[in-house]
Amino acid sequence: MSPVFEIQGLVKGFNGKTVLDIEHLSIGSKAVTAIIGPSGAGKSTLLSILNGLMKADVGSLIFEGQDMIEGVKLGDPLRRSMAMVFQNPVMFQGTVYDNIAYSLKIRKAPENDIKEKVNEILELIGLKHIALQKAGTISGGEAQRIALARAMVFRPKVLLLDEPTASLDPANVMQIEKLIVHAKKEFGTSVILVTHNMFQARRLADYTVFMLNGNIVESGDNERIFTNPANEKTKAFISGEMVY
Ligand SMILES: Nc1ncnc2c1ncn2[C@@H]1O[C@H](COP(=O)(O)OP(=O)(O)OP(=O)(O)O)[C@@H](O)[C@H]1O
Repeated sequence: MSPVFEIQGLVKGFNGKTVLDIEHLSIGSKAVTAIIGPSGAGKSTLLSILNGLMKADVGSLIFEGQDMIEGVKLGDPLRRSMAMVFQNPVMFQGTVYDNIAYSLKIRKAPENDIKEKVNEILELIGLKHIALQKAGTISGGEAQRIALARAMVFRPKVLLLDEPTASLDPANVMQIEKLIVHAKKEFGTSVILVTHNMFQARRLADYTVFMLNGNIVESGDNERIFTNPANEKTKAFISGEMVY
């Protein structure tokens, strides 16, 4: 696997308490990587560091040959090539169409390109019929799909998803999963998915990373992690037997 991210000796603490301590981690390019682990394991903190939203205390994080820990600013093209979707996405003002078009507008895409790509993705998420509805009036499931569409429409190199289907009904979950597969297959996006849903991780991921107490316990090929984990703790966690 050729890595999209390469992490070495990465440590992050809050108020003197270490919450992330990763010796080494490679994340596969143009693949879906699931990050699993109990609450508080450090999964969201890791996503925020990958995205450059948060800075690690020490360590290196190589993305596209550049160290992201040192000196990658907000408007940097490297950060602009990534997108992140949170559990409860915020809709911007304007219509559903405006919300999705926003990502392309700030990247100065030509108007006809914006139209074509937004309409294509609206079709894909099954929300073409509400394109002109005010984004503030839509349901939670629709908002989550729109947030993912907004993140995907500019064909990011990296898509970071923090529990994108938590609290959604099965039909919406299916739609979101379809989009994730589309991003990987059609856009060649590297997707990093934090999920508490083991079935989802198993269905979608090519690679899985199991985190516990800020450490990587085990990572590797999805099939192997789920059928033949090397570590007892991984086994206990994925089978629901871990007490923590
Ligand atoms: N801004 C912050 N200030 C202080 N502590 C924080 C901060 N952000 C995270 N933490 C702590 O870091 C640890 C890891 O949190 P994180 O949100 O990364 O875990 P997680 O694995 O994503 O959990 P969950 O599955 O519940 O979302 C937790 O103990 C949390 O309380």
